[in-house]
Amino acid sequence: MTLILNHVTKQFGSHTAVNDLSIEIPEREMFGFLGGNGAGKTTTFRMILGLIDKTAGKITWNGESISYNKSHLIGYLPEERGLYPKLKVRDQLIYLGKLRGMSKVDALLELKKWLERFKIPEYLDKKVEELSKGNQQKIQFISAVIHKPQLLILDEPFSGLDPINVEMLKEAIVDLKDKGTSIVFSSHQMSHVEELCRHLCILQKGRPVVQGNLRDIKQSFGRKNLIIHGQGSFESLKNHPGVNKYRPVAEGCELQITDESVSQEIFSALRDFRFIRKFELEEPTLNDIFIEKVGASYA
Ligand SMILES: Nc1ncnc2c1ncn2[C@@H]1O[C@H](COP(=O)(O)OP(=O)(O)OP(=O)(O)O)[C@@H](O)[C@H]1O
Repeated sequence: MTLILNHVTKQFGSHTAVNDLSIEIPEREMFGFLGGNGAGKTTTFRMILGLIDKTAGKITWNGESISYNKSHLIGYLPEERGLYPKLKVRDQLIYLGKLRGMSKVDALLELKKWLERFKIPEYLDKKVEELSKGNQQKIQFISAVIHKPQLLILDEPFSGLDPINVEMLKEAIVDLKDKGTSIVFSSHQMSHVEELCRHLCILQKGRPVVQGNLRDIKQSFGRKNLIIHGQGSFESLKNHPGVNKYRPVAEGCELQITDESVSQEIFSALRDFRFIRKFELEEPTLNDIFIEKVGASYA
């Protein structure tokens, strides 16, 4: 059940929103889709779902094209949330469940389970407009998963949620993945992708600039972060060969260095005359990689 995008392009008039994108999203995986504003993430999701036509390329799920008659296999949480404010949660979700082939009884049972899980069972007979934004978001999420889809596409699922609800939603998503759902999600929060995904793609102006396994991406990035906490000023390290970036912090400094050997030299330079509490070499964060690869286009 692999989702494959093969040389996919989308043009709106003369503007190319997605440009020759090829990705393979493995089965039962959580795949992170990243990119700055306007990079082409939502456009890609809409093409995967068949909501808009591709200009070129091919998209297959389990070897076949995705079409409306497969909507019971797919769940979608759109970026612009689309619930009917005047309808009660119960009526709305039963309606959506039935649209995807569920019986009324099954849809209600499933809805009640999710409301319990999200700790909002009292909202079953409330109108959507009576709910807070975060709780509306949870209802929208339930509408994407109520029919137990095999493929789940989540556009910015964590936006607008407080930290407790972010954790609650993360747990739910991980559970779905463990039960066999393939999940693709976009986020502007690198830490969420770092925590949840093994594979990812970063889009820039419709083109993939980074793609593959997160571990491999971090290793191949080369640069490392060096965290030093201790007494005194570390200002002189700014000009040390191999130091790309220097950032003072309350306890010391954080450096971005070109490779591991630089940390050895810095260690030797520091050990004779300073009290060092922490000296730690870290992999680059996804945030570092994103800023390096995508940031240049903002300059
Ligand atoms: N229906 C449309 N008509 C014309 N241009 C469009 C249309 N939809 C999207 N675009 C353009 O395509 C590009 C990609 O937009 P898209 O919404 O896919 O980006 P995104 O990565 O989801 O951005 P964001 O993170 O801001 O939500 C943008 O330049 C946008 O203006």
